Amino acid sequence: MLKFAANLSFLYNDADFLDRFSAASRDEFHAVEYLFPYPWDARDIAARLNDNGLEQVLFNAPAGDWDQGDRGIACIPGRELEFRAGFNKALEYAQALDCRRVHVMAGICPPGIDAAQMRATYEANVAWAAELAAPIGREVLIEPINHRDMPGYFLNTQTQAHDIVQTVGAMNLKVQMDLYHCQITEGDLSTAISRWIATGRVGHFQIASVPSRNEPTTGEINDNYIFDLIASESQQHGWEGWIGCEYRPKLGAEAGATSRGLTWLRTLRSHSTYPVI
Ligand SMILES: O=C(O)C(=O)[C@@H](O)CO
Ligand SMILES: [Mg+2]
Repeated sequence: MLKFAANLSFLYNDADFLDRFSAASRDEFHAVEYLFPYPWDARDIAARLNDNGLEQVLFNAPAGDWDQGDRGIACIPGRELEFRAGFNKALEYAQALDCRRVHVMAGICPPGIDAAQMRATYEANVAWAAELAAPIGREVLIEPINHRDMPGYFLNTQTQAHDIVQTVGAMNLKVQMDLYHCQITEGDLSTAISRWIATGRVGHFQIASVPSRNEPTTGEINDNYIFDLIASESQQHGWEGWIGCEYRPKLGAEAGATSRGLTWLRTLRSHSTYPVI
């Protein structure tokens, strides 16, 4: 079985954020994810989820000052208190939205700080976060991101992420495997999917075409082959997570662009030999 979630930071950009929930539901999505819920009251988001029969499956913890160039702060020495305050806020939203997964962004390497110090800071922060999240049934996710989109981002490869997950050793710390970033940085997607899903430490997938980050099946990846592979590997390893549709519709913010671009999903739903929601 494959379960797709609509990423409301990327999709339905022709609508206001709170109106994207009903748009996703009309396209028969059962779940949503997005980057940051914090500009909105959690009760208003919860109402939209509830009204539209949607599950919230993922969002990001506060990532520092985005406009000033922060892309997370978990690896940055000296910002631990800010990291903790942000993660506490994320957990409040996770509880209110009944969301199991919170993505913690690592951050951009600041000049003059050595890699070992950043790694130690990152591991200490995610270990602290995972310990806080465990008793309330939440998972902490970390995501390798490619350097073309985020130059200098601390976490780049699946191996690095899984190594950190192993070192920290918390059962609720997992990797968010974004196949768009993975293809750009590492390639060899099929081997990577089979290798990492078998570890039981992939918490979530995300997809987009490469190189343009548009709808699946519009770029260099053979997405239908990849979907079949994820379906068979998940069945074999008992993986039950979601696949986030984190792409920019090719038609941009023009009215109805997201829905019209969902041909790939409608075709998959009607033609696959396994259930797709
Ligand atoms: O950019 C991505 O890829 C993400 O998944 C975001 O959560 C991080 O910006
Ligand atoms: Mg992603």
